[in-house]
Amino acid sequence: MIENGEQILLRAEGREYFAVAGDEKPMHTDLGIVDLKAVPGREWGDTIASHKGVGFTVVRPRAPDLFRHMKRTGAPVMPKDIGAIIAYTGLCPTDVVLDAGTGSGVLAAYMGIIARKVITCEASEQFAANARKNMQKAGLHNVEVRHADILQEMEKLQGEGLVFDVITLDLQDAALAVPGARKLLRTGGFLATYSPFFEQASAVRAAVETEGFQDIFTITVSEHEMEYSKRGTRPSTRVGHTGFITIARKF
Ligand SMILES: C[S@@+](CC[C@H](N)C(=O)[O-])C[C@H]1O[C@@H](n2cnc3c(N)ncnc32)[C@H](O)[C@@H]1O
Repeated sequence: MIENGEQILLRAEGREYFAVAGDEKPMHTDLGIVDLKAVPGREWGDTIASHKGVGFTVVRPRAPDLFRHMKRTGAPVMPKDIGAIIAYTGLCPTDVVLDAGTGSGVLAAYMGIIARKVITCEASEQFAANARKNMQKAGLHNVEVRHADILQEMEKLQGEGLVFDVITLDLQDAALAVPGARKLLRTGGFLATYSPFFEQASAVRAAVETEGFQDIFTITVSEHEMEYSKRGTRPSTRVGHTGFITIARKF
């Protein structure tokens, strides 16, 4: 049953809208006005009619919905790379995660859906505020967005005696944060970095080796969507490079 205050995704005629069940304000769409107060108490998958009689299917938002609907402030980590980070770090529901930079918070949100707690740091106040709104929209109360430079924040976190199971870094100077990551990781914990360029990935490689991390590997993940057309079927010819992921483990 859908509870009052839960995040919902409404879909009708190829369009979709994020909303909150029980919101006093009705949702205005070009397919009609939807009374959100009528949603609590209904079942997931039920259809609710707008005042024009268009039926909206109500579903629980999932991570790919967040990827499409979160307000972007920059390039997010793509789902194929997020998948690799989750798989190779073994992210799980007991984990406490440190992430930087937050950007729009896409990676942080995917991890927040799985992990117990995510602290994510963003140097730009404006981007941090946007990411906070995105987490609110996603209903992710376990993702704490801090407006902070990760290098300074890492020192503070050490002072607070915090330890993390997984640390993810997606920022230009990720290599500089590697020594701090080593101090904050639990033994057996994983560091995952995402670098769009060879040079950044090489700097990270050198840093994780210097810091004594083990089980180090760097990958790029290729994804080729099939294109179906009258002429034939083939992998998409769009160039697919996103970034290099380096995984390293603390022992
Ligand atoms: C590519 S974006 C991150 C995208 C994010 N991982 C996502 O999936 O939405 C990189 C972000 O790192 C932030 N950043 C750069 N240096 C930083 C630092 N020292 N501490 C915290 N954030 C930093 C930038 O402001 C930028 O928003």
